[in-house]
Amino acid sequence: MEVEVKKSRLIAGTEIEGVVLKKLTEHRDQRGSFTEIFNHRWNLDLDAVQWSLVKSEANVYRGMHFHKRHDEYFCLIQGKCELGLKDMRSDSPTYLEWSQYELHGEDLAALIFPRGLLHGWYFPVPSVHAQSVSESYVDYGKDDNWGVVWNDPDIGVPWTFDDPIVSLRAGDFPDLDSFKKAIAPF
Ligand SMILES: Cc1cn([C@H]2C[C@H](O)[C@@H](COP(=O)(O)OP(=O)(O)O[C@H]3O[C@@H](C)C(=O)[C@@H](O)[C@H]3O)O2)c(=O)[nH]c1=O
Repeated sequence: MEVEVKKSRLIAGTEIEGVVLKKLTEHRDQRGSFTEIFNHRWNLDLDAVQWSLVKSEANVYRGMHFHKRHDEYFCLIQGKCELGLKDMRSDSPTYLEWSQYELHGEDLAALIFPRGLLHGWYFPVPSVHAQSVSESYVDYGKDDNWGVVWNDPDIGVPWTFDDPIVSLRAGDFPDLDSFKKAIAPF
């Protein structure tokens, strides 16, 4: 029988320039545990201005989304997540490379990534995550909230699922090629 390795890690693709997977330290005792999920002393490249808590049902996919202006932080608190990134910054050494991470609530970690990356996350089981951004939704939501259909093969991420629950908006997202034309020059 195959035993699942519950380690939060990069499982496929390339380490994209500017992305940090920060392993967190869970201090356990007889009461439970205590974990710092963000500390300014870690010198992360994130000027956080909004924090959000998100609960997802099993088989939910959120994304893929893209923002020109803000950096982002993602921390799975409970459950399991498959997270994909694709570098759309034409001046980046990892332009058009993709990466795929597996995150587990049992191995707490935060993923911090810069603006200019397509990103999406899938939850095979009911999950909870925290996310943060460097520009408030009220400021980016209307004009810097782009999307791409999650299963365009040109994205490259070898997702392990095929029929996720997505939002109504994500159901109408364009393919990668149309999206590239829409954001050009970038
Ligand atoms: C993102 C966001 C949504 N909302 C509201 C709007 C809506 O009623 C509800 C759900 O919003 P969405 O469908 O956009 O949620 P979701 O699809 O989970 O959006 C998120 O997806 C991932 C991939 C990201 O990149 C995040 O930055 C965020 O855009 O929550 C806020 O109030 N504040 C926020 O910051």
